[in-house]
This record gives sequence, C-alpha cells and structure tokens, in this order.
Amino acid sequence: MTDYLIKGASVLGGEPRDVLLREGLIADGSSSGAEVVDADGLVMLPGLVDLHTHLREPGREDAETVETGTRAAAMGGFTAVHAMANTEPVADTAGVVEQVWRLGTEAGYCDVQPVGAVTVGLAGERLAELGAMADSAARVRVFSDDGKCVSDPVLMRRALEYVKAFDGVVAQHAQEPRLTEDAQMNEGELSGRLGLRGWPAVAEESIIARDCLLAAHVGSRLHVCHVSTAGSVEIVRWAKSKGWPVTAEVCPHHLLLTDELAASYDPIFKVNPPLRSATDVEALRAGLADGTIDVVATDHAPHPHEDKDCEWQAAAFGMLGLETALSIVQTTMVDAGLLDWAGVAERMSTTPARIGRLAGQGRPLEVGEPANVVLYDPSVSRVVDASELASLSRNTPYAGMELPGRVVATFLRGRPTVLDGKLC
Ligand SMILES: NC(=O)N[C@@H](CC(=O)O)C(=O)O
Ligand SMILES: [Zn+2]
Ligand SMILES: [Zn+2]
Repeated sequence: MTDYLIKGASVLGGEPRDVLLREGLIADGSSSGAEVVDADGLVMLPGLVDLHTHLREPGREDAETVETGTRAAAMGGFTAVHAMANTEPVADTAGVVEQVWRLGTEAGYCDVQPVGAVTVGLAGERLAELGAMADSAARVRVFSDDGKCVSDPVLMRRALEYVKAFDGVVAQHAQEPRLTEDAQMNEGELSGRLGLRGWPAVAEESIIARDCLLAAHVGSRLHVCHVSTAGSVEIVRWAKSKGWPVTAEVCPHHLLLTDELAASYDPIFKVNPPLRSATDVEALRAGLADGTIDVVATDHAPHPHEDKDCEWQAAAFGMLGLETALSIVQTTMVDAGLLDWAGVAERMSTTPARIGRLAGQGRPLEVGEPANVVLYDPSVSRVVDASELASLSRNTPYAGMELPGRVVATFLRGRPTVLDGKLC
C-alpha cells in the first residue's frame, strides 16, 4: 500500500502542515518512500459523511447504482454515505440491507451504510424487521421511510421504542400527507399565480412538532430529514432547549435556491420538500450556523431524464447533490462568514457519523486515526457541467452555474479514491 505525504495542507482551515497517511492511518515518523501530494492552498477536512443519499440500487439502476453513486460521493469528498431505503425492493429486510452493504464494499469508493425502512414496503402499516436489520452484517442504526412520512403516530411511537434497544434513530421525512395531496411546490403567493398546488410549511412543521414530543415521551432518538422552513428551525430549537434527543439536517439546495425558480416551470427545480422562500433560506443558514440544525445532508436523488424532462406536474421530485454539496456550503456558509472550516467538518463529517453511529468515520485528524480525508481547493471556481458528473443521472439544478471550490483528493482509509480531481 502506497503511503502519502500531504504537504502544506491547511487542516480545518488552520496553519499549513504536513500530514502522513500510512497503512490506512494518519501517522507520524519517517515519510521516506511516501508519495508527495502538494496541498499548498488546500483545506484538509475529515472525509465527508452523508446521512441522506439515494443510490437507487436495487431496482432503479437506470437512475443510479451503488457503484456510480459512490463514485459521485468520492468526487464530492465523501468517505461514507447512508443509502436510503426507498429502493425496489424496499430495504426493509436483513437480506436487502446486506445486499446494498455488500455492493458498497465491492465498489470500494466509500463506505455504504444502508438505512433500513421503518415500515414494510414503506406502506406505513406495520413495522419492518428493525431488529433483524440492526443485527445483520449491515449493522443498521438509521431507520427511515424517506420519500414517505411515517404519519401514523402510533407506528412512529412504536418505531422510536423499538430502535432504543440498539441505540438506533428514526429519520423522519416530515410531510403530513393530507395537507400535501398532489402538492407541487411551496405554498404561497407564487404557487397561486403559477397554478401549482401548494405544499404548506405547516405540513412539515406539524409532523416535526409531533415527533419531537414523541421522542421526548419515549426517550429515543429522532432525526429530522431535510428541514426546509423557518418554522421547522424554531421547533427544533425549542425541542433542543428542552434537552430532547432530536437532531436535524438541511440540504444544500435549501440553503441556496428559492421557490422563485419554479416560475420557470423547469422540473429540475422540483424537489421534496420544495424550495421555499428567501426568509426560509435565511433561517436555515442561521440555524445551521448556531447548531440548531446539526448537519448538512445531500438528499442526492438521481432520476433518469425521462422522469425529469417532462411537464412539471408529471416530473419526479428530487435533485442530485453529492458532487456539489461542499461548493454550496462554501458559498452559502463559509464565504458568507457564517461558518469556518472546522464548523463545516463538524456538520458534514463528525456529527453525521455520530448520528449514524458509524465507527471509523468523522474522526479527528490526529495520529492513529483512520486516514479518511478530503483535500479541497476553495480558491478556484468552476461552471457546473451536468455531462461531466460521475453520477449516472444528470438532474443537477446547478448546471451552468459558477460555483466556488473543487475537491482535489479524497482518501478512504489511506487509499485515494480521487486524486488531482479525478477518480482513481
Ligand atoms: N427528495 C426528493 O425530492 N426525492 C427523494 C425522496 C425524498 O427524499 O423524500 C427521492 O427518492 O427521489
Ligand atoms: Zn424525504
Ligand atoms: Zn431523500
């Protein structure tokens, strides 16, 4: 195994220093024989960990596979992703989660940690085999019906009670179904004008409030997926002030884009939860900065062109995220003076690894720790070209946009998955 001497990296944005990667670990001592990587001007962060990725395999290999999705992850600086359970078949048994986990290991671009479904077939009727998935080789700790809400409060309560036994967490897609029937975009003055059915903030906020109360009642961990409204931030802030076991994520697109983009009727901007108002964007940034929102998660949601290149109403919800996440966080948070690089490392690596109970990921950049690192150049910029993405799908909302920053290298346990900005 090749050793790497990373020269002059700004570790977490600090003073430049050399970092030796040897035998899969961050090491000290002699660097003789090591390959030198010039990291002048580059920021070193712990390998990013995504709590919310759709890899689409099994079942929708026309949109993404474990291999293509993890290539995209590596290009984005990720060394671990949580693969959502809304596959076909649904990841609701030990057999399916073990299959996804094995595919991830075989591909070798990053750790793939399967998420288990909360209910059988995501149907919201009875609990899936949570214990069997937890005990499987995939060691599932995060459970989610993402794409659908666990809207039945009795089932949600029982899921929270069940996962407590193995320190699991229920990750909720907070969407009250009756309030969002046929919803197409954020509910507001614009949805009325465009003639698209609205998705009101209260449909998200009412479920989050209910689930925070349930998590407190049961004493079990709740994670709130893709928080998108100012009111949701307020509710999570309130739950945390009570000391309740609640964490939350925000997606890069909700930190940058607003519902105004729906006026184009271009379904590239159609996503669940929808793009919201500028006021919501501001509250999400402030919530991420002050720690109310714990993590950035991509909700990378690949779709083939036939599901996106159609009229708005018929198009699928979702957008790509892995290969642009760090750039969006740089432009919305770091360049805006809201977060430093140590704060980015916490929100995109340390904390998501802790919430997912992933061992060996999100560790401090210290001697003896696994060499999961990303080298990032914040000083360059690029125009996003969808055709150049490693993902199998092309549904990025940033095509043609100039974004700051570029992932120069990603190391997974000391082995480069990306070097010189190219996949290894
Ligand atoms: N976010 C989306 O718009 N779509 C996701 C489902 C989800 O995250 O709810 C998908 O699976 O395509
Ligand atoms: Zn969701
Ligand atoms: Zn999702």
